Amino acid sequence: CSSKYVLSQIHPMWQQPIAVPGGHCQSPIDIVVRKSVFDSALKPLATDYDPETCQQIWNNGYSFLVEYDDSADKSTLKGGPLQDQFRLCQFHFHWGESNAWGSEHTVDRRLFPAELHLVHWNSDKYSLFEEAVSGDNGLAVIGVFLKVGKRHEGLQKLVDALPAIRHKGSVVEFTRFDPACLLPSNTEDYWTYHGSLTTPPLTESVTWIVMKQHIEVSHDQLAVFRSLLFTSAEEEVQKSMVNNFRVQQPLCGRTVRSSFT
Ligand SMILES: NS(O)(O)c1ccc(OCc2cn(-c3ccccc3)nn2)cc1
Ligand SMILES: [Zn+2]
Repeated sequence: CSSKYVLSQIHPMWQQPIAVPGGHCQSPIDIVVRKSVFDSALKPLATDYDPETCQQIWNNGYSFLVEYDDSADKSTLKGGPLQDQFRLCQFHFHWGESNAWGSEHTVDRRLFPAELHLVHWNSDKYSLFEEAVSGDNGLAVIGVFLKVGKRHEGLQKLVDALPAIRHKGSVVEFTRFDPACLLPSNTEDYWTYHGSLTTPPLTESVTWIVMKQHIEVSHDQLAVFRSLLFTSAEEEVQKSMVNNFRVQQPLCGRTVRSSFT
């Protein structure tokens, strides 16, 4: 794209907190560790992902998504704070233009350079993701913080696919990827609270599960995320896909529970 120039300006959607009428359970939030409440009833996460259900990777103009076949209970999440069984439908990331910021959630105001979201919907209550998006107890999203350090071998297959989906709307086949490789080794320690999607429709249908342990990726791997574009190939001005995180939202009296002391 030599003739076009690339900007890393703030994408309109992320500029100001979108007011959601009556939204008192919005996400993301700052997790204040000393105010979280230990709940001994919280179980370890029970993920059972089938890499064969991995289908495609695409740039939706907000992030890049790896999408899974969720037409059957093949890649599931149970346990943790959940009473029902949830199906994995996609995972994506949020990141900054520099390593100094990029995550959506923070821990005692600490920012991470990026955050992974594994999105699941309640297949005991709903028959489609689209129904669960605006339904009670509809979604469960696992958040994993990324830190810059050693190269993440499992992530590299995904990083290698990104140049093919540089522009908004690009889709390529992406198969046999096991998202379990992106989870930290410790899946017992997490915070959980009731919140919302962090992009439109911002519905308050999400049980958030934010892992205490981060994963490490290399500086170069994260730099490839920043080579993606918010814009489609036809647009005159190309904008770097960076800072695709939402501003933090008020807790509004909600309790954040922890599965560890
Ligand atoms: N960042 S996050 O993990 O909080 C997160 C996770 C999932 C999201 O999906 C939005 C969405 C809604 N729909 C939809 C399509 C058809 C009908 C109804 C809804 N499709 N995608 C947004 C943010
Ligand atoms: Zn997200």
